[in-house]
Amino acid sequence: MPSPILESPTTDLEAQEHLLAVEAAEQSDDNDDRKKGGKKIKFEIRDLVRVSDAGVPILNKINVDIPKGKIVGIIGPSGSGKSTMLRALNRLWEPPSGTVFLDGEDIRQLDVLSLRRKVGMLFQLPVMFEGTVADNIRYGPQLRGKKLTDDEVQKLLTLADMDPSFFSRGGSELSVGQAQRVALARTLANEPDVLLLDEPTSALDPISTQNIEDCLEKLKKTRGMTIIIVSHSIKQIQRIADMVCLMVNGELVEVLTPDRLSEAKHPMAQKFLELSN
Ligand SMILES: Nc1ncnc2c1ncn2[C@@H]1O[C@H](COP(=O)(O)OP(=O)(O)OP(=O)(O)O)[C@@H](O)[C@H]1O
Repeated sequence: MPSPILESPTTDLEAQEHLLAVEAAEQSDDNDDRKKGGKKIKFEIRDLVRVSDAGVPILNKINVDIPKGKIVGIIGPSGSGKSTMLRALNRLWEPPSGTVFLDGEDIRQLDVLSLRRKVGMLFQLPVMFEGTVADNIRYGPQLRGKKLTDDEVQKLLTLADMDPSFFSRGGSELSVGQAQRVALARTLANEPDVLLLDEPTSALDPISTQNIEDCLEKLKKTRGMTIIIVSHSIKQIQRIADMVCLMVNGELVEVLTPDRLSEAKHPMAQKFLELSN
């Protein structure tokens, strides 16, 4: 019988439960960091390809280095492959061997549970598990036999920009914006090195959006976290990203800094940027 952990989750709820089913793993060793031009590289993506079961190309030879401790935005028209690329990075689908390296190691060689603890993920719509906010935050560590203290839970809430008084509130009583921050605290409870975010603020009002953006910047600055965010909002990417990957039709057509987005050369990319502004 195949291991349940390697089956592809089909819904965001399954995926979120999947990602939280983690084991204790070694913290990454700074000495293992890849360096290029003096910059530390977290992920190396090499000729990453995905073809659908019907033979339609979804990703076409993606090549990019994701720097450590930076916020990287992925933007592009609908259906261009942004989520597919993101989901390869913690094996929500299995990229071919030799195409995705984390700290220099092929992620196909890593234990999938350890990988998903190191590379946490937040989805567009948060799903709260049964119980209180504290139960939700304790969920991941508890699976590895670790019970977070009340103090640790409250610190995680604060880190996610939530008032610690939410501790005992029912998960189902939260607004979407509050639930998204609890989902973030729940992901952070696993002490990831990398955060993957798939349109995490598209269902949120501007204030909740700002709370999440502030929190991401804080995680980058205080913890050196590597953050990769798919967003439809070019303005959001310009506010928070250090580097922007622009995708069109399954191809990574430009890698730019946010202030140079207008220099994109691909005609479809130019049209997308023009219409999005
Ligand atoms: N498992 C799959 N099987 C077949 N086709 C798929 C699969 N996953 C994605 N696709 C197709 O691959 C293309 C890219 O999808 P993806 O969700 O990565 O795009 P996206 O850029 O994130 O889009 P959006 O901005 O609308 O979320 C789409 O045409 C989609 O229908």
